[in-house]
Amino acid sequence: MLWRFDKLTSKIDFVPNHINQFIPSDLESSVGKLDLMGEAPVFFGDDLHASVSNGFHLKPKEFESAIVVGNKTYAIGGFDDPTSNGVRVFDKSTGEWVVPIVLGTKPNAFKGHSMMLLDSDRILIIKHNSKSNDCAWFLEVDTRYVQEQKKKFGSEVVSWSKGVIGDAERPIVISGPSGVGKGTLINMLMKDFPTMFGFSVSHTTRTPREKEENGFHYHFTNRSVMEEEIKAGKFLEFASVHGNLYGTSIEAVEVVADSGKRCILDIDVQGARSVRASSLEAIFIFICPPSFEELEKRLRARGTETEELIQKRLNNAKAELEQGTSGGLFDHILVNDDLEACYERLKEILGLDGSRDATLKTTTEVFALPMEISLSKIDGKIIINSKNADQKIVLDLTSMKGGGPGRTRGLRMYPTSLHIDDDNDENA
Ligand SMILES: Nc1nc2c(ncn2[C@@H]2O[C@H](COP(=O)(O)OP(=O)(O)O)[C@@H](O)[C@H]2O)c(=O)[nH]1
Ligand SMILES: Nc1ncnc2c1ncn2[C@@H]1O[C@H](COP(=O)(O)OP(=O)(O)O)[C@@H](O)[C@H]1O
Repeated sequence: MLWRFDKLTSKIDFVPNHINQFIPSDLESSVGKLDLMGEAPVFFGDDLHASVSNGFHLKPKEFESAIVVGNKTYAIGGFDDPTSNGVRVFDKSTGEWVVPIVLGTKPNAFKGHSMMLLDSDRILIIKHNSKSNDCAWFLEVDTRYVQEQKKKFGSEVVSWSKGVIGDAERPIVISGPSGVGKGTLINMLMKDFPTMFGFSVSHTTRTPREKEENGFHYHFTNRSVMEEEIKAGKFLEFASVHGNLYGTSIEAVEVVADSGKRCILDIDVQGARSVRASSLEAIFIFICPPSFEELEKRLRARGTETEELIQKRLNNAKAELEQGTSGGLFDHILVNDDLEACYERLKEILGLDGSRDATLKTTTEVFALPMEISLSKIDGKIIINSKNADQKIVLDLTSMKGGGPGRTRGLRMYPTSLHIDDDNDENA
């Protein structure tokens, strides 16, 4: 089974075995095994590379390997090749290879990996010779999120998600009408708990206010650029609010997750609805004013908008209040009457009211994975076996949360000295 890449169409042609006289026998047999078994065995990066290194046909990317999921074969690798987006898909029903839209941030280049299919909708990739905090990646190929994106884009889509070891806290979505005090409450949290929270810096097409800083309060951009980026799948959610485009880029959320902080998103109700439908398992909080008159008073007192813009915001506030307080979209509804009281209630919801140590963070010791590994699955746990040493590491996915695009949290990983009987392996 070899491929030919058509640079004009970006398609990869499947070259049937019978017209290829250079097919190495070991690849043929592994393909045969895939078809027969109808399930995904574990492949090592080198397998595919060594087998298909044939200059005449599509040259496999370095450290590329393949796995079968239903009717499709996913070739993964070549991350250090600038012409590759790291994934190509062969669809058995059309007989064609295609380069999919790849959402999320792909892993940095690595030399070799092992893969395993999980729940027939995502591929677990373990990087060889890596550290425990950057070894587990998921390529979602048919999760609910990916299915939705396939419909949206009308083409093949896959989505990366980095596995995060430990109990990162759920992100927080805060919504509410303009002038209700969202920014004020978020600033209080960030000031009181600087190591705990990180703000998701949104993109917007509105003009900056006097004291607003690009890259800190917002990424200020223009509509055509932002629309292009939306088309390219760079946004977790976006919405048209008060006549401007606002959106949360996948990167904005990932930057916070990577800094080990809990992400706060200040987004409108439409955005909250989109995030609710995504795999970002957030806590949704809606802030209400004590009255409409008070909202108007605060907006005017803030002095950042013209009269016309204040009117627009007040008009939109009615619909936002209606949507925010009905329909079960939000987990908590807070009335911001007395600021201090509202802040106390917010801290209580977030477990920061002294009922537990707010500075306590789950620390996960980082350790090195073996150079050469293989994967197996026992009792729902993934076992990472060293090829050269009698060393096993357990990857427990039973409490994993979230997913593409972004981060899959809640993974547990620990070395084990337990004897594991290989005969019981579900995957060899
Ligand atoms: N959907 C969505 N809404 C956003 C985003 N960033 C900000 N917003 C919302 O856009 C609205 C207007 O924000 P802004 O212009 O900063 O005005 P302010 O809320 O009155 O300070 C607010 O409801 C924000 O919550 C985003 O990334 N996505
Ligand atoms: N509980 C409150 N009581 C009185 N004024 C408030 C209260 N909360 C916020 N404000 C003020 O209302 C204005 C709007 O608050 P802001 O945080 O900018 O709202 P938002 O981010 O929701 O648009 C600001 O001038 C802020 O100081």
